[in-house]
Amino acid sequence: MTQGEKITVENNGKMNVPNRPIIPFIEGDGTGPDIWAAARRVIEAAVDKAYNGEKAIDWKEVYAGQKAYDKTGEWLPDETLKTINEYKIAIKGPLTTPIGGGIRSLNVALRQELDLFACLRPVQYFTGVPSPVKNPEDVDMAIFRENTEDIYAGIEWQKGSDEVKKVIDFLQSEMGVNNIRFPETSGIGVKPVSEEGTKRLVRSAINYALNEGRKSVTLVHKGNIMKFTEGSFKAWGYEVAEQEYGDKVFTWAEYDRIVEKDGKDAGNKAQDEAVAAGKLLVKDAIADIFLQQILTRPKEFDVVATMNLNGDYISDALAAQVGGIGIAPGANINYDTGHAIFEATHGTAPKYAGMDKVNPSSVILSAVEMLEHLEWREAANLITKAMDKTIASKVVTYDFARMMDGATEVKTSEFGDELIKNMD
Ligand SMILES: NC(=O)C1=CN([C@@H]2O[C@H](COP(=O)(O)OP(=O)(O)OC[C@H]3O[C@@H](n4cnc5c(N)ncnc54)[C@H](OP(=O)(O)O)[C@@H]3O)[C@@H](O)[C@H]2O)C=CC1
Ligand SMILES: O=C(O)CCC(=O)C(=O)O
Ligand SMILES: [Mg+2]
Repeated sequence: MTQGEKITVENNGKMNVPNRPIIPFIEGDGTGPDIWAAARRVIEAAVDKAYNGEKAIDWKEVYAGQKAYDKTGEWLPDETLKTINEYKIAIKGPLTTPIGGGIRSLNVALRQELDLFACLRPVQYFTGVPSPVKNPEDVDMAIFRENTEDIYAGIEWQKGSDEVKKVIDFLQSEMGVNNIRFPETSGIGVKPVSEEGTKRLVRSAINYALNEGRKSVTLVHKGNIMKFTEGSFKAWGYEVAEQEYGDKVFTWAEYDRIVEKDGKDAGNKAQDEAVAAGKLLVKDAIADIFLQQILTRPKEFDVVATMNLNGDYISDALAAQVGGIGIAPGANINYDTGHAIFEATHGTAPKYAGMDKVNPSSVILSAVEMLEHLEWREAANLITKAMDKTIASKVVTYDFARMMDGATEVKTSEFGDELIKNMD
């Protein structure tokens, strides 16, 4: 077989994928090495089988997290960022972030440094997966989470620090702020949400919805309370929908204008006609009621576009509905440059590290997203079908086994073996 080669992206966005692309990977902390070892074997088997050995991935390990620190004294070496930037597509295991102090999230840093502005987390039900809800098959959503701003920008100052005193003094003396309840003992965080950041995220969500034949995009926000961040997210979301997609979409902003002018019946009629004509419905929901309605009326939601923190909460909540965080894939994508890092939604699950125990499905399904992104659909389909077959045979890891009658519990590595056996 030939030497590995770089994936390239042309100016028009077209991706050129050689038969042996070099793909950097980060093994990850905690359970990362366990799930990555299984995932790597499954991906290699699927690619080999799908293309009779004519295609293969040339893996290139790059370091981040504890392994990077042990080798280089840095948590996220420049070399890692440079390599992913150069090779365009990467896949990673989870990385640990300490709570309340210590280094800031390396996962977030990778997204910000490489400007991977959209975190796409599809949430789908696999038949047979144990779920806490009655009709898990009603959940079929794709979350687009803004990945570079919001409270995750990490602009915050600790209680008692000189910096926080300066910020509080500035807010009180120059900005007329008089409602910091306990100024002497407050930490302060800043939440930047921009028009550019919102519009590129919502644009990606609408493009995805139109390409995939989805019915709606819901903008999820807490704009009643945070008016100029989350409220503006909603306004900019509707703006980009109406200004750039014209009559391909019908928005609730349009609905509101019709209702104001001609009454509710006219608004409902316009929406019904738009939906019947196959237009994409762009609507919105306030985050708290949204979290209730995805449980009570999941069929009403399809593509979801939201800010960083909301997207984090919504990802784990929706994952629970289709069987849990063990089967929740994701991708961090810059749709303008083609750069992407694929990773599971879950974290390092440290209590299970090194036990060959946890479910590798999230990272394996993230790899399915990666293979689809490369347009290696045959290999992606082999994995998805093997996943269906393996779950149907009730051979599963501990997380599913504890909720499933008659299951055979297997280790992480054995679940990988089973997937490979079931590829046909
Ligand atoms: N993108 C990333 O790299 C992410 C990193 N993190 C980081 O991970 C660390 C741990 O975070 P934590 O909040 O405990 O969240 P985790 O997602 O790591 O784990 C929480 C629980 O989820 C379940 N779980 C997680 N992964 C799996 C899996 N592969 N298979 C089956 N069950 C799984 C386990 O549940 P149970 O105990 O019920 O068996 C586990 O105890 C933190 O440092 C956090 O910052 C967190 C999220 C994302
Ligand atoms: O970076 C982290 O440690 C947590 C990130 C996270 O929870 C997520 O991206 O879903
Ligand atoms: Mg999370």
